[in-house]
Amino acid sequence: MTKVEYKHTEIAVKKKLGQNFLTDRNIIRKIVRSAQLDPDDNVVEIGPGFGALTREICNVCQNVTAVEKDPALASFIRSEFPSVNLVEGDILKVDFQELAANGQLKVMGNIPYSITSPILFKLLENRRHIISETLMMQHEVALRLAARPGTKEYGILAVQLQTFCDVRYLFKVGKKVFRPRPEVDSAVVGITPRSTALDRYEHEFRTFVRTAFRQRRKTLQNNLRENYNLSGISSVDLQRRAESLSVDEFQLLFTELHAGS
Ligand SMILES: C[S@@+](CC[C@H](N)C(=O)[O-])C[C@H]1O[C@@H](n2cnc3c(N)ncnc32)[C@H](O)[C@@H]1O
Repeated sequence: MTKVEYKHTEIAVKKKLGQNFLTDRNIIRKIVRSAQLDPDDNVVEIGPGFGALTREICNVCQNVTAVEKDPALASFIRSEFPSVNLVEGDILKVDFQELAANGQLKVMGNIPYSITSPILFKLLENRRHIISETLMMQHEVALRLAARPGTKEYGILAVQLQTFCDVRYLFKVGKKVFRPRPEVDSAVVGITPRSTALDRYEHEFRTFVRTAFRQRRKTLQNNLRENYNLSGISSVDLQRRAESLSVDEFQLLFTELHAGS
């Protein structure tokens, strides 16, 4: 069992909570700088751990909420950062509307890698409460999020996220700056929600994208025909594969299918 000790608190590292703690002050500062925080911002940090990012965030902002699931770390944050509003619990169960009662949020975090997708979709569903997200995640997932059409990384995650948000791959972070060291590299991603004509159809659109990619090597026609009426579709050539369509083309095709249904 790996133990990590910091400022008279020792914890047994819980792998299933994705506990890899940042140790490099320059990287920590770079992450917080990239969130472009202003003193009046309402910041929510996911998984503060021993407060590596929290400390730098608190140097800029006063309104900071941190959500930590590990009781030992929650108690550490409570005593080390009394000004932080500490929510002890699961980020996936947090009520973002409540957190945003005093204004929209800037969300930050070196997030637990095993629940990256659930966190991204929770944030997507709550995007009306969010100004921006600055998240560190597994490098490979960051590439998939920001991927462009025709690349091997481009798929469901890229189309679903990029339709409702601007997604920017910011920089890579190597394994060496964590304790304990993770098995994979990481990267920081900037996500800015924006409003689109599809906002009301988010759920249907996400289902449509999953269906279009159901079998990657098959044409759109083959993947979609069971669930959608494809007669008369003209916005996109249905002999193409989903992986070749831009995010805009996905939106056009969805809108045409939706109008005809
Ligand atoms: C990768 S560590 C980052 C810790 C710290 N922010 C750092 O950069 O050193 C992830 C943190 O998220 C916490 N965590 C894991 N699952 C969580 C969940 N569902 N809700 C809230 N926090 C969680 C872990 O206990 C851990 O503190």
